[in-house]
Amino acid sequence: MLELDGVTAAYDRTPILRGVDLSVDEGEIVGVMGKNGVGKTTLLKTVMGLLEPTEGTIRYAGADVTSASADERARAGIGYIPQGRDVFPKLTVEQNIRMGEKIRADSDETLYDQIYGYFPILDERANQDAGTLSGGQQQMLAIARALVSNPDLLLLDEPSEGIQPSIVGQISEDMQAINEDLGTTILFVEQNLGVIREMADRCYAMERGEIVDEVGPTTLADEDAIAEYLAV
Ligand SMILES: Nc1ncnc2c1ncn2[C@@H]1O[C@H](COP(=O)(O)OP(=O)(O)OP(=O)(O)O)[C@@H](O)[C@H]1O
Repeated sequence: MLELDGVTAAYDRTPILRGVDLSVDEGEIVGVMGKNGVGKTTLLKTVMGLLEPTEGTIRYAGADVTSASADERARAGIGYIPQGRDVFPKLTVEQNIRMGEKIRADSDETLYDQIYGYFPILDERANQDAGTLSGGQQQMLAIARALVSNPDLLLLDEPSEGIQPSIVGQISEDMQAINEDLGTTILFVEQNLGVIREMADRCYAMERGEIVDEVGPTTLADEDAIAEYLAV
């Protein structure tokens, strides 16, 4: 479904991604783990089309999208949940969610029912300003806003950041249920060991803008092995 081949990207002239090869199959949940500043956010921005690669190609759903705009990629079914969530604090929960439906025409009310099924708190607080929600609830809101555009591939940037541990586990479970029920393919980046192990079917390890390893289920089950990748 998604394939990056030798992708290099830079801010001004500072190279950040260095020849990234990565692929995600339809229906998978794939993680990219790495410490602060290795380029995880830059990777997702490049996949979304917010940063154009200086080298390499990005293929999505059988087409070369390397030069496609972020809008075009969104319409083609890529959803993006940025780090820090970016909800509109002065808009209500419902207004925030409705923002997402403008992207693709095929969202319908059944989808809303499903989304509120995952996150009933958002239904309860539909008329409350988003800025009054907790960090975990804002993360749920950002996920819900992305889901109403009915994405085929969801890009998720550090879902655990700034969220209390009890909610982190719940969000991991919700993402797995969404993947299973709605068939949404997920590519996420994280440095939280628990989230990586719980959510990912498969994982890439990133260091200084490069993919240095690919980790399958057996290694994912080994907490010490995964911790090594994230050790300071
Ligand atoms: N807009 C920007 N302009 C210039 N440099 C940037 C910009 N955004 C990020 N960088 C730099 O690019 C590098 C990679 O940053 P990136 O945010 O992709 O890493 P990350 O792995 O997501 O880290 P974190 O976990 O802290 O979000 C860092 O050195 C960062 O300082």
